[in-house]
Amino acid sequence: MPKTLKETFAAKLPEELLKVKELRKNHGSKVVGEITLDQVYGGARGIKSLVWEGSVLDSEEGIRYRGRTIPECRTQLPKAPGGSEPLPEGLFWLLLTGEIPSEQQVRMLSADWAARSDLPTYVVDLIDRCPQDLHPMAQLSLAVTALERDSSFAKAYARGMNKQEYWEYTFEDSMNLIAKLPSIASRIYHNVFRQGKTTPVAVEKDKDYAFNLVNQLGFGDIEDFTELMRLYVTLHTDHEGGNVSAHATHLVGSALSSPMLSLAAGFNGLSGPLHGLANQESLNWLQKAKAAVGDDLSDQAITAYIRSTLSSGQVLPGYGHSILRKTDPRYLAQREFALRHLPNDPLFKLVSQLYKIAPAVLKEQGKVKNPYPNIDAHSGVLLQHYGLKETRFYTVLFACSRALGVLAQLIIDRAYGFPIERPKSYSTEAWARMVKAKL
Ligand SMILES: CC(=O)SCCNC(=O)CCNC(=O)[C@H](O)C(C)(C)COP(=O)(O)OP(=O)(O)OC[C@H]1O[C@@H](n2cnc3c(N)ncnc32)[C@H](O)[C@@H]1OP(=O)(O)O
Ligand SMILES: O=C([O-])CC(=O)C(=O)O
Repeated sequence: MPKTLKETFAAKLPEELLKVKELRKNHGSKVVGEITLDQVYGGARGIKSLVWEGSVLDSEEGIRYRGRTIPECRTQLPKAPGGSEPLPEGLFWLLLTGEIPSEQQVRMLSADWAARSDLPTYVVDLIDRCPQDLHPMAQLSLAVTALERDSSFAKAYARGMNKQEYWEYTFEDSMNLIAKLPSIASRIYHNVFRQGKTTPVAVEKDKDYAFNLVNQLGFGDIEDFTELMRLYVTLHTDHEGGNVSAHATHLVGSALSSPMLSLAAGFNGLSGPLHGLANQESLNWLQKAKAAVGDDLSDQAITAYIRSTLSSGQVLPGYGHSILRKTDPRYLAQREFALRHLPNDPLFKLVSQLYKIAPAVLKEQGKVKNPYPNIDAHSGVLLQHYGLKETRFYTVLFACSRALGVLAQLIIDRAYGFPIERPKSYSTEAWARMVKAKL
């Protein structure tokens, strides 16, 4: 029998802990950066202050997961039988351990998640009682928060566990959370968009995470949609540690709040329109643009429509980024999928035209640091193509993926014994004194 994920992580842990210990012992007092007052007032942009093992973002090249680019991951990670896109299970394994799992290990992980997928009745009841006009992300956050009741971490802490055990309970809670997300998400979907007239089918215990997500939503008969979801979930998992959902999960976890409460915090951050909700906003924007320009996708018509958005003081959703300064490789991976599977889709043609036109129009403003598209400018058109039309649901799918990245790091946080996070703040008056300014 090959090693399970938990065994693999546990086996590597002593060596990883030693690396950190040695690094800090020999170099702990070295200066790694300085900060300006503008950075303090500017959303901490560029301030190096976090440890995140799973992925590192380069502003020109984009994300690397444990040193591997997206094209490398697409080739190297195990696939479903007959599939061509990577299984998110493999990426979770890579993020947590730094190793590419074997096919057998990935199948074991799929089976483990499927086995943990049942929802407790109180969570089903809670979701069913939500008003249909409560945003699906708020419903998801409620359901994840409610799972706190079953947190093995919180129970063990209350009993008085040893610090050395933190990571094991965090691992168990994280695995349970990930496993339950497709059932939670699809229950919300059926309630809100099918008025509760349908319910999700049962999880197929011998199938993978993305298959079950698509199947429970009600689209299991569209094979290409399942392939898309394997890619989609893989691409949305992790984007180093400073983005809002990752940082929020990490911050709340640092107080030893359970993985349930920490993930809910991350999801609440993901729900903002400048972060994960941008996938919903982007598709809504495309539809408004289509209604405005009709069949006229000329450069002039699209330019005018973008200008009208910008001049009304709104952002162009799906464009720009706090760190990236090039087109997001996650956008490019989705574009490549679209070119292969839906090259003639009319909305994809609009997305492509926008890709050609928008950067120059954004540059006209003279303030946008990155005028190129990010992941959220492309995901919606793919979902629309396969019939998942309800844009208010899109960020829930993002969340079903982002959980994998932020929980992998949460397990590492507890395994490394990271302390409570508590940076220092000052008032404007105090900052002014520090830089010898008169107010
Ligand atoms: C998964 C993700 O979270 S990816 C990001 C998803 N979010 C979006 O796509 C929303 C649209 N984009 C944006 O709002 C921004 O580009 C962000 C939030 C992603 C990054 O924000 P920042 O790091 O502050 O960007 P930047 O330094 O380029 O901002 C400078 C100015 O350009 C503006 N700007 C940046 N992007 C855009 C855009 N797409 N449309 C219009 N204006 C923009 C900012 O609002 C800011 O204006 P201000 O000085 O008047 O406040
Ligand atoms: O990195 C960021 O700030 C936002 C982003 O693209 C993500 O979280 O996926």
